[in-house]
Amino acid sequence: MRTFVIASQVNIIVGSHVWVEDPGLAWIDGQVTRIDGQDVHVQTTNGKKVVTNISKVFPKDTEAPPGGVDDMTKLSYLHEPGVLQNLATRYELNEIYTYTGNILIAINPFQKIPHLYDTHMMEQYKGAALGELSPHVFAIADVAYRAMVNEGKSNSILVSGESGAGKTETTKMLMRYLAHLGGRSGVEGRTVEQQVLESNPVLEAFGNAKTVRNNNSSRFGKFVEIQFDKSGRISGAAVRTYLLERSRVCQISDPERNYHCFYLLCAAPAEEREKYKLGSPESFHYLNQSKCYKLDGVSEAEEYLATRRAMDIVGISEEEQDAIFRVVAAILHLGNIEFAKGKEIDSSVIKDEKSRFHLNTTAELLKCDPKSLEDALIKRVMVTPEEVITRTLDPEAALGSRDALAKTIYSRLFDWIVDKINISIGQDPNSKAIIGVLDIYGFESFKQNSFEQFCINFTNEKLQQHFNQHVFKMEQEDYEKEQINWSYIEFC
Ligand SMILES: Nc1ncnc2c1ncn2[C@@H]1O[C@H](COP(=O)(O)OP(=O)(O)OP(=O)(O)O)[C@@H](O)[C@H]1O
Repeated sequence: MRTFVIASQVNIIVGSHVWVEDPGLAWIDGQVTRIDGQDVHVQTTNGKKVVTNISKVFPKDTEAPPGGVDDMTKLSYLHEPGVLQNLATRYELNEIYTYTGNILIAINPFQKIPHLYDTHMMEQYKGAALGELSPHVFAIADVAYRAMVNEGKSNSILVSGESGAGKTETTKMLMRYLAHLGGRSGVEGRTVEQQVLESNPVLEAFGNAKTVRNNNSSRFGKFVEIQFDKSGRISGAAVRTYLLERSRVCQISDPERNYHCFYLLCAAPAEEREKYKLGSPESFHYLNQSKCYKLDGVSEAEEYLATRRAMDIVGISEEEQDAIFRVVAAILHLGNIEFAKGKEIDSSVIKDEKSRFHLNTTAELLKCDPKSLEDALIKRVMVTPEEVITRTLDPEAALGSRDALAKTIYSRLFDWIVDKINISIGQDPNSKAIIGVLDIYGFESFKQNSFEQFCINFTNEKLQQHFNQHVFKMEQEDYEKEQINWSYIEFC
């Protein structure tokens, strides 16, 4: 049975323990000292006197357990300060997970808690009913897995939260647990689950970047579909990705970075850097728009080798890896091509010898004709039903087509890598059921937001709607069907 507890109307009187809003701390507790009509006077525990409207004063549960409750539905008052207080209390005790019914709330610990995710822990959660043990991401994966095995039902786990909240880390833990449950022992070669887990470092190298909030922010959405056979063993998997942030390839602002792969390649062993004619990241326009080149505690040179190893594991051949990095290097060189005004009006030429070098290198790496590449950058071809018109571009427009080309090449490279991973992991056309894990980029709002940011935020809002639909609206429909007396909540 599902229960819902709502903040019941409680009389606020002189002496009541309450929560009031605080500009610095969000909420602060205190005691009511006086009530003048709608105005409530509160003496806060941090020594302030606050006068506020009665509608902004919330009762505090003075009998709440000191360590908080592991399921928010056990709270006496389910209002914002009550929920936050409970999460904060638990967080102080390193309890980063809390349930709200069958939803799991995870608070980012920003530190490694290895014992929380070891094999011993996985074994404990195996087959345990939800709520029997402490809240944990493994428990959620276990429920999904049991439902699939017992009822043959496919399930999806939705991981949402704002940027830096810990979605990607949570997704990895979910997958690791599912691999633990459905993995095969004694299978020769690389198993599906190993390949799915190993595809993470590859996807992260090409689809993650440092942002203001997160040193390893996913700049794409991801839906991992793990397929199972009739005995509950993993039989295949597919990774579907959505809307890679393309603008980052050409434009970054301090203290953010471009996609990790560019910096990794600039730290590759000397002979590889020579092969791709690469220098330090500072020498490339697509990287030097921000002064941030390094990440704390990360060795780019080691990460480069780790990415190569991960590529081996997911089945990307040596030759293909070379092709991938040739394209990455080509994009860096492409970004260094500059244009000057040409003789004719609204036309441009390659600016100088340096730009000519980068043009030739780009062409060499992409294995295309340098003259064709040059034409593609400084001219625009328009095809009309009657004729084909070629028009020259001024330097500004040429820069625009250079950047557009870089973005297109990069996003196609990313899609190609994802396809490659999927082919290599292999899908099971006869799979009995799947468990999907959705990890999308989090909500973010800057002073200036691009169209891509709009799409990201729109996706988050749509998911929030989906969540509301399932958690509240459908619940209310049940209440109505069962004719339970219930005050309706309106959603916009
Ligand atoms: N359970 C956890 N244990 C330890 N560290 C964590 C955990 N969850 C998150 N972190 C830390 O927080 C950082 C950000 O988390 P993560 O990349 O998962 O965020 P995200 O919600 O996916 O963000 P974005 O939407 O920007 O991709 C991680 O790099 C890691 O250092």
